[in-house]
Amino acid sequence: MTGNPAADAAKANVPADAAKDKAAAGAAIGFAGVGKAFDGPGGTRVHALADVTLAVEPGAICGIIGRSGAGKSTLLRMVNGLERPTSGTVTVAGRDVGRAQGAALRAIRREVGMIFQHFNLLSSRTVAGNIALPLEIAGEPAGAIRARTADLIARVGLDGLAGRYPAELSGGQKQRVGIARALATSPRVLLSDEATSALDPETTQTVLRLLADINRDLGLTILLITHEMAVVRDIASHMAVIEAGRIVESGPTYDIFTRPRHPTTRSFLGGVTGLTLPAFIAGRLLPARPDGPSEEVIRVTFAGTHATDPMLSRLAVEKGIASNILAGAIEEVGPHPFGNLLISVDADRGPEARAYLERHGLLTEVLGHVR
Ligand SMILES: Nc1ncnc2c1ncn2[C@@H]1O[C@H](COP(=O)(O)OP(=O)(O)OP(=O)(O)O)[C@@H](O)[C@H]1O
Repeated sequence: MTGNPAADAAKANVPADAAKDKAAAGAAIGFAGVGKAFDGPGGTRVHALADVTLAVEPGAICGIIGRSGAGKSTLLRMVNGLERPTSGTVTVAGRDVGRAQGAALRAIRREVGMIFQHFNLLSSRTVAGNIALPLEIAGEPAGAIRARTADLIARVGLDGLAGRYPAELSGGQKQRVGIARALATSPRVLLSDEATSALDPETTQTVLRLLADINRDLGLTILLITHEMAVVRDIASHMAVIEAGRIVESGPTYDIFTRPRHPTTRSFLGGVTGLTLPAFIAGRLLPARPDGPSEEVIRVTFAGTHATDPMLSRLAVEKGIASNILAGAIEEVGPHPFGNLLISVDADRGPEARAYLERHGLLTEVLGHVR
């Protein structure tokens, strides 16, 4: 993430059909109209992906989030040619992975490292031996392998552990070995397949920080798949939400967190941003204003510099409108603070309250009414 919203906005997109090829050109990873169907039981076809178009610009960290079976792994595995598209084109630095064969495919694969949920280390090899493996396969000379391996061990913070075996390492240390191994051939792209899903929250943070450092220091483009919005929030400059094989929403992470459009995105966000209505209100929520006295239930999103402003106090003081806070959270997406509050106000004053808040740069949305 550049910290510059305009630059960030330019980094990932889902363009209209006519712009697909243009968008993929210059991208570190490009998907243009990609579909993937597998043979299912009894001659059926399973459509794992349909018309996926996404451009991941060099240096971006793009998080793909979706539920189990949404197509995340299939999407990721296309980038290193482990799966080939049934339709459309997948490119790495402009080169068509889906149609590459032999030496051309091997050359692309050297530019794409991958890390895994369960690390996939060889138990019979030491830390150094695991990291050296891709270099041995590439036929590098022994001296160069030793030097490169030592550099990588330092880079991922495993000094002093070169001779340990995977069984003697913690989960976080194993993932550091996985990251070092993925970096061995100096790839331009790193694929992360749920790399922190098997780790505790604290270790997850240290591994995410390492990935962010690598992204910044090496300019590596990272495409990660996850089912946890917190991972996307903490590390991804851009994100795409995938459901039933289709990308339903994508863009800069901050924009999507502050203005989620698709119900699936909202439901993923519920767990991390205080977007979910407490059950005692949700059960009473009416879509239309009822007769008699009622309250309007409003979601207020505070973004950027407004995230820490005491706007509800000002609403009370300046407009004399009291609000009840039903739920809320202030969070950070990358370096940017933002908050979500669910409030209710007297329905007669709702439009005025919303207009006031909007005038002061906040986003509002009426979720319903309660008596
Ligand atoms: N080799 C295969 N043969 C047949 N169907 C497959 C194959 N690989 C994936 N699928 C199907 O494609 C769909 C997408 O699977 P995929 O593994 O990409 O989802 P996912 O989002 O990664 O799920 P999870 O989070 O559970 O790993 C699923 O319906 C799955 O059953």
